[in-house]
Amino acid sequence: MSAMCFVMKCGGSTLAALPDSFFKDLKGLQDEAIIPVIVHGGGPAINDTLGKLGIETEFVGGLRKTNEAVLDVVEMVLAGQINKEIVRKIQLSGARALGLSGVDGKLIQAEPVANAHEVGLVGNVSHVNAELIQGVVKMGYMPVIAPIGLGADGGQRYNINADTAAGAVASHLGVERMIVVTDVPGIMKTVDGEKKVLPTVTVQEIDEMIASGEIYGGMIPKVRAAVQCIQGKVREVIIVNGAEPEVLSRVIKGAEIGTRIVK
Ligand SMILES: Nc1ncnc2c1ncn2[C@@H]1O[C@H](COP(=O)(O)OP(=O)(O)O)[C@@H](O)[C@H]1O
Ligand SMILES: CC(=O)N[C@@H](CCC(=O)OP(=O)(O)O)C(=O)O
Repeated sequence: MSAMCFVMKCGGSTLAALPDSFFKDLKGLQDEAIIPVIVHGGGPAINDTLGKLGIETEFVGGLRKTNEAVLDVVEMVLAGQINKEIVRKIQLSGARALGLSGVDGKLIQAEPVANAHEVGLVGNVSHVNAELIQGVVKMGYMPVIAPIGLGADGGQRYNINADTAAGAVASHLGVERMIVVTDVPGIMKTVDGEKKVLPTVTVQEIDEMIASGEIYGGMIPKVRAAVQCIQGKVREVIIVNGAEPEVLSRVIKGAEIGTRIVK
C-alpha cells in the first residue's frame, strides 16, 4: 500500500471530550498520506442506553455480559450512534472517513471467547478482512470501525471489546504501530508516593503490574491487546491521552508522549 497506515483505538471514555484540534490533526495526517485506521469503543454510551431501556448490564473480567437484547443495544450504539458521530466529526475537519462495523463486508470474523458460559455473546477475533480496509484506504478514506464481529456462519453477531478488536486489526493489517487514545496520559505507576507515567513498559513489567494490581480495570484489555499484537509485525503500541494537543502527529513523528509498550 502506498499510504502509510497505523491503527488508532479510541475509547468511549474520551470520545465526547476529544477537542476539534484532534480531528484537525487527523486531517493533517491524511493530507500527508499517513492514514489512521480507527477502531472505536463506546462503553459509557452503551451503559447510558441500556440504563434508559432498563436492561441490566454487568462486566465479568472487563467484558460485558452479552445476550441478544444487550447485543441489539451494543450494535445500535456502536455501529449507529458512535460510529456516525466520529465519521461526522472527521468530515467536519475536512478529512474523508468511511464508517463500517465488523459485520460489513465480513470485516471482523469472530469466535466465542473461552468463557462464553460466563459472558455470553462476546467474541474474540478469528479473522480480519484486511483487503477491504486496504481498499477503503486506497479510495482515500479513513476507515472507522465499530467492534461487532460476525461468526463463521455469517449469521451470529458478537460483542468484541474495542481494545481487542483494534489489536487484531493491527495484527492482520501488519501495521508497525497502534496508538490507543484514552482518558489517562499513559500507564501510571506510583513511585516514592508519586504517580508517574511510565515512558516505556515491557511485556514482563506488564505481567508484574497486573499481578500487583497496579494495572486494573479498563487498562487490562488494552495491555493484553498490546502484548498480543507486538508478538507479530506491530513494533510498538502507544497509550496516550486524547486531550493532549496534536497527540497523534507528535507520536507519529517520534515525540516521547504517553507509554510505549515494546517487545
Ligand atoms: N496503571 C494504570 N495507569 C493508568 N490508568 C489505569 C491503570 N490501571 C487502570 N487504569 C484505568 O484504566 C482506565 C482506562 O480504561 P477505560 O476506562 O476502559 O478507557 P477506554 O474507554 O479509553 O477504553 C483509566 O481511566 C484508569 O482508571
Ligand atoms: C465485550 C465488551 O465488553 N464490549 C464492549 C465494547 C465497547 C468497548 O470496548 O468500549 P470502550 O473501549 O469504551 O471500553 C462493551 O460492550 O462495552
